[in-house]
Amino acid sequence: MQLSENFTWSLTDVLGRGSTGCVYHGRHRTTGAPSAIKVLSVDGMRRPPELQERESRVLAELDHPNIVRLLAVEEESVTRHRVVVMEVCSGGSLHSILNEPENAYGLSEDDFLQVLSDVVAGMNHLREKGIVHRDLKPGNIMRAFRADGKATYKLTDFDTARWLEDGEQFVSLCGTEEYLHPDMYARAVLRTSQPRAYHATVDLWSIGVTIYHVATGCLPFRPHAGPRRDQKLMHQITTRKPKGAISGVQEQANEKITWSDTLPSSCLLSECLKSLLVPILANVLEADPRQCWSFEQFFAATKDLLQRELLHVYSLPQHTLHRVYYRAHDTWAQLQELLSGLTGVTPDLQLFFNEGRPLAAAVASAAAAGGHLPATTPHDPVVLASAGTGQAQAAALRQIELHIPTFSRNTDMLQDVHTAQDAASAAIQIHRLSDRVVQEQVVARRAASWIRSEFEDDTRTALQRLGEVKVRRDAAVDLLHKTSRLCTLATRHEQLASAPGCVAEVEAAVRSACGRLEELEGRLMEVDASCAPGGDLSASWCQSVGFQLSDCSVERLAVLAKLSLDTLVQFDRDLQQRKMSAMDVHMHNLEKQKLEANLKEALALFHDNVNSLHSAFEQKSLTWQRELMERKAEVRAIGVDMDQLGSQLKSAQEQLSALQDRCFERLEKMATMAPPSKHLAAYKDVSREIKMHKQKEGLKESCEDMLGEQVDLLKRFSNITNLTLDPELPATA
Ligand SMILES: Nc1ncnc2c1ncn2[C@@H]1O[C@H](COP(=O)(O)OP(=O)(O)OP(=O)(O)O)[C@@H](O)[C@H]1O
Repeated sequence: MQLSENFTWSLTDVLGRGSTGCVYHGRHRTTGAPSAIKVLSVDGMRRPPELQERESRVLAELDHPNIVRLLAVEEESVTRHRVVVMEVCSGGSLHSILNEPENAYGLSEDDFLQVLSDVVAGMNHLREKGIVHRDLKPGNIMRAFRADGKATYKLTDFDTARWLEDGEQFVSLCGTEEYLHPDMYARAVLRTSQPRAYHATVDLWSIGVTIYHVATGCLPFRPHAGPRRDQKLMHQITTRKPKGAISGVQEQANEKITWSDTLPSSCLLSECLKSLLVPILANVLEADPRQCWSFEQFFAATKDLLQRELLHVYSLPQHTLHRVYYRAHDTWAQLQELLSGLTGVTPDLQLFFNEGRPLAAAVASAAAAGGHLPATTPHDPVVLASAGTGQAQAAALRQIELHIPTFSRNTDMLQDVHTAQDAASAAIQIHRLSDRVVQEQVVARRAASWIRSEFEDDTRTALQRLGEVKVRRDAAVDLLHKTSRLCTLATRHEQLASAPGCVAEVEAAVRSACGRLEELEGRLMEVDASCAPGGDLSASWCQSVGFQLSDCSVERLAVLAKLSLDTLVQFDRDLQQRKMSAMDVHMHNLEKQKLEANLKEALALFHDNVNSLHSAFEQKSLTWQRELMERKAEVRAIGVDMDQLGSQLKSAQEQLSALQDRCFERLEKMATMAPPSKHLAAYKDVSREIKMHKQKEGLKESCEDMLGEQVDLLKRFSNITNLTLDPELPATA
């Protein structure tokens, strides 16, 4: 047991080793509180005292949740060597986290954002204190756990940190070569002769490489032989990088470098986050200090990214779940543009659904302005459908970019550990992708039922409208019939010179409207039938196509991933063993064959089952969506036609009413003329009926004003205008 004034630690309880010392897990002697005790190695102690003390001097200046806290600087009781006591970060370094097989393709989006946010906050604090770290890398970012169990990342290892005034430069060389700014790399690694001064922004290069590494699980600049084996090429890659490129990889020995200005498809980050991250990376991975962003620009861009609101949106045409990061003050139109870029569905065609109901644009826009769109999760996203009826977009088949290891027949323990690591990473990634595909299909099924029920609502509304127009049609036909009788009656009076008007024209219009309405009704009934169970547009296919509950491929993939991890653990153990018996080696080789077989099975399951089932689902879904949207457009068009017919019929009714009025005027005139005594009683009747009709018309008009287009009332009303005139009334006086 080692002791200092207040702390105690065991030399066997190592948290980590570095080039200058070893860090042990310690405890406070009276409270028992855990701590990390950094004890300098012999090499560390050979450094000038000023350098040895630098870390604790820098740490003493800093006080931030994302920077490892200095607890004390004490002396070891026997050797009197200085020890630096810090808060302990029990979650290991980011370097060790990235080495875990599940993180071989980078961290998950939530973890990545946590790292980014914490590292940026820590760097910001350093900047405020005028400190440049000079050795930023995943190995110097530690994970601690808060009381609520959440991870916090903290910057550590301030051995090489120093104070730097704004604009000041330094000449000393420090840092870790893969993360080193190209200028420092040239001098520190390639030992180029001309001395140079460096600006504090070299930290930005290192943080750019670190962010890329955390996002993808690999370094951005990679000669085929590896960064440490081909240092000349490594330097060429970083200095010859085209503007905007964020990675340069030599895929094959002696071959050209493949530049990329995007993050690889294998990385676990969403497309939206990638699109926000790429410009940041492109601007900090810039060797020329005149082109590189300043700290302020970096902090502004990362702040903008980290402060965004998150909306989970499931794009049904793409069968993809998107994480959409929007600014709280973005307008709905801006959000729609953002979604258009991500999904290819232009704003005019975007249809949104939330919790089974259409997300009315007005509600959405009001909510977006206030920054409070509905709360969403990956399991409960807002659904985006496309109203487009054109050729559906190509199915977004899962691209699977994996590093599949080659299994050698030789027994090389170290090589086998690497192979097992790659195999386990690939198996985990296959399972993760498959699981995501299955989860997304669950959302797709739900989304399909939502858009179908909205379509049913549209159809129901159209049927209701049809009913209303039919009532109007019946009223118009009835009115036509009566008006035509009335006209016949009124024109029989020879003493009256002119006819009251021509009913034939209106009759033609009413008849044509009736024909058209019949046709629309037929079409609407056809659409309605297609929604019924068994119809073209029923969503029953959703349950029969794609994954079924009984399908256990994903569960099997989880088992295969777990078995691959077990093999890796076993191979790690084998590697630790100094000497293995022939039987041990035999078992090791059997395990390797099993690992190879497991990976083969996982790949076959993914391609032949998961992907093919999902492709079938996507294809069917795309065709169904297109048909549904075509029918939806048809229902909309029928609705417009019905509105037109409604107005046509209304205007016919008005014309007929006017005609009736004129007829009655004539009849009234006729009634005031001296009638022959034998028909006097009949004339009186006509006269009375005319009065009654006029009263009824007046009443009808005021009710129409009051009730507007209430067609059913109109119909009732038209019934009471049933004027009973004697058709046999004499034509002459
Ligand atoms: N506060 C801490 N809590 C837990 N582990 C720690 C802590 N600080 C350091 N470590 C572990 O100890 C290792 C070495 O620490 P540190 O990086 O400070 O040493 P170093 O000699 O300066 O390393 P380098 O070679 O990177 O310069 C770290 O990689 C980490 O795994």
